[in-house]
Amino acid sequence: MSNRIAVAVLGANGRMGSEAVAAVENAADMDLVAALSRRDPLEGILEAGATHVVDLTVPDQTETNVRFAVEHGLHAVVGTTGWTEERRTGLSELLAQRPGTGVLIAPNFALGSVLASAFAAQAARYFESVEIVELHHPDKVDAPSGTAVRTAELIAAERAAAGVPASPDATAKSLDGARGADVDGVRVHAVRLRGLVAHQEVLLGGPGEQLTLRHDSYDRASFMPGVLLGLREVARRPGLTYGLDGYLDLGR
Ligand SMILES: NC(=O)C1=CN([C@@H]2O[C@H](COP(=O)(O)OP(=O)(O)OC[C@H]3O[C@@H](n4cnc5c(N)ncnc54)[C@H](OP(=O)(O)O)[C@@H]3O)[C@@H](O)[C@H]2O)C=CC1
Ligand SMILES: O=C(O)C1=N[C@H](C(=O)O)C[C@H](O)C1
Repeated sequence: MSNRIAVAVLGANGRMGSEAVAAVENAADMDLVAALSRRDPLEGILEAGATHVVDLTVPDQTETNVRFAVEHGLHAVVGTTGWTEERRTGLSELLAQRPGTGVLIAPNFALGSVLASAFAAQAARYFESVEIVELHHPDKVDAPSGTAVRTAELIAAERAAAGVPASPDATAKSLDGARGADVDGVRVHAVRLRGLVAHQEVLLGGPGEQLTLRHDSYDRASFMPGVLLGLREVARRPGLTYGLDGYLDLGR
């Protein structure tokens, strides 16, 4: 039996999908067996003999794609946003019926971003205030970013575990949206600007001081080592892993 990884990329003509196609083609241990656009039926994955699927499509389609892969015993590495807790729970239930199958949902594949989110969660228990500013290219369809949502979830969990109260905020009157979105009690602000790729700042404030943790993806090449790591690991990690940090030893 071959140890090579037979990969189908969904969303293959997109900004991320086209990078992933090239990364898989250049990986010595992988074969790109299918590259699907929105017009291609999902059965093409099976006909091509894929063992692994990479989903880089849109929030409205990703759940259908990933459930199709799991139902057919294929491992999936997912970068697409839109994986709410409800969707993840449904997917975990499906995976329980397919004990050998693994899925990685990675809100961000860039190592620096994963580390920045982990550091921010660690730091957030020591600061009175925390807010997130995410900045992206204006062709992005969702706001706030999946990365910002994940970062806010990690921060909120750490603060809750440490008994840190909500960030102070005396706002009594504001225009809609002026204070950003509330994600698990953390304010998240989304900027869309031509020229940007994917960037995030976590602002942590205490009396007389501020700590800013910033990560910048200047190029989508930054995401490809994480995609390839996911493809190499996912079959060894059955069930659902949410966040690439689940595959890294972050010493926590
Ligand atoms: N986890 C991570 O590190 C990263 C995640 N992302 C996320 O990845 C996703 C894709 O981003 P990006 O590449 O910039 O987006 P693009 O819009 O460039 O690409 C999306 C692709 O999805 C396809 N698509 C659209 N609608 C459907 C549909 N109904 N069924 C099947 N395919 C469809 C399109 O196919 P077609 O070409 O045929 O129209 C398109 O190629 C987003 O959710 C984004 O947030 C982005 C960067 C990094
Ligand atoms: O759409 C993008 O570009 C990105 N999407 C992901 C997100 O929503 O977090 C990852 C990265 O920020 C780029």
